[in-house]
Amino acid sequence: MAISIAGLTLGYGDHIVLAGFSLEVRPGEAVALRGPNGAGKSTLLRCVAGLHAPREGTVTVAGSPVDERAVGFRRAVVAMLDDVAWYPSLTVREHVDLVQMLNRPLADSWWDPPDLLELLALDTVADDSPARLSSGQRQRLTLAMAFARPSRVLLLDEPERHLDTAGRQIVIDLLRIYLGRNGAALLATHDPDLAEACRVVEVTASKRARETG
Ligand SMILES: Nc1ncnc2c1ncn2[C@@H]1O[C@H](COP(=O)(O)OP(=O)(O)OP(=O)(O)O)[C@@H](O)[C@H]1O
Repeated sequence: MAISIAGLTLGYGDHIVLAGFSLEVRPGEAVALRGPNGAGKSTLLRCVAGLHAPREGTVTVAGSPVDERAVGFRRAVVAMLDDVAWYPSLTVREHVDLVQMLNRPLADSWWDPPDLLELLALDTVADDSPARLSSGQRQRLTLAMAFARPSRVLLLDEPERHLDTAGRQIVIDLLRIYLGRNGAALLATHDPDLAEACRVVEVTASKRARETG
């Protein structure tokens, strides 16, 4: 199993956000967490990424307990959760190149940075600084960096943020290719088309989760 979550309870202070949540995600599968604002989707993703400690329950990712400090965990998992910090002296192209340089060796079939830049329509701004990009272009760059890194598990929090219709379709296309490479994805989304490309799990404000198929 790529992700196994069993009996998970999450909260902040005396506020319990999720209680007794369980979920399994297989390699080659994408699960979309869907639910209203404040239901706990981001908190759940942060927990699976090792950034939020559970009150109760277990989470294993790629066969090992979640440990953000472990090299094996960081190599297996790519998390696109919060806003990314940019290197002011590097161009768009250099950001994507850097991600790949730091994550060698790469499988032959993995994306090349120029292909990713073209797919995400960033080739025309490849020599610009991220500071000069629009918010949608910056989101595309964040996606390029997430997919440039070889991984077995992808965690995405609202990857559709700031994207136009074409950009949202590109997320679906990239995700399909990633699943075809036996990657697994867990994502939070408010985009119906993206959710349709995934198995949907409802995260309800009543603090219980229910699978809808
Ligand atoms: N750092 C924090 N400290 C305290 N409470 C928090 C914190 N982050 C989130 N919460 C609370 O936890 C609950 C779940 O928030 P979370 O961000 O996980 O929801 P979400 O489902 O991702 O919402 P959205 O669809 O708006 O992104 C909310 O009630 C929120 O107020």
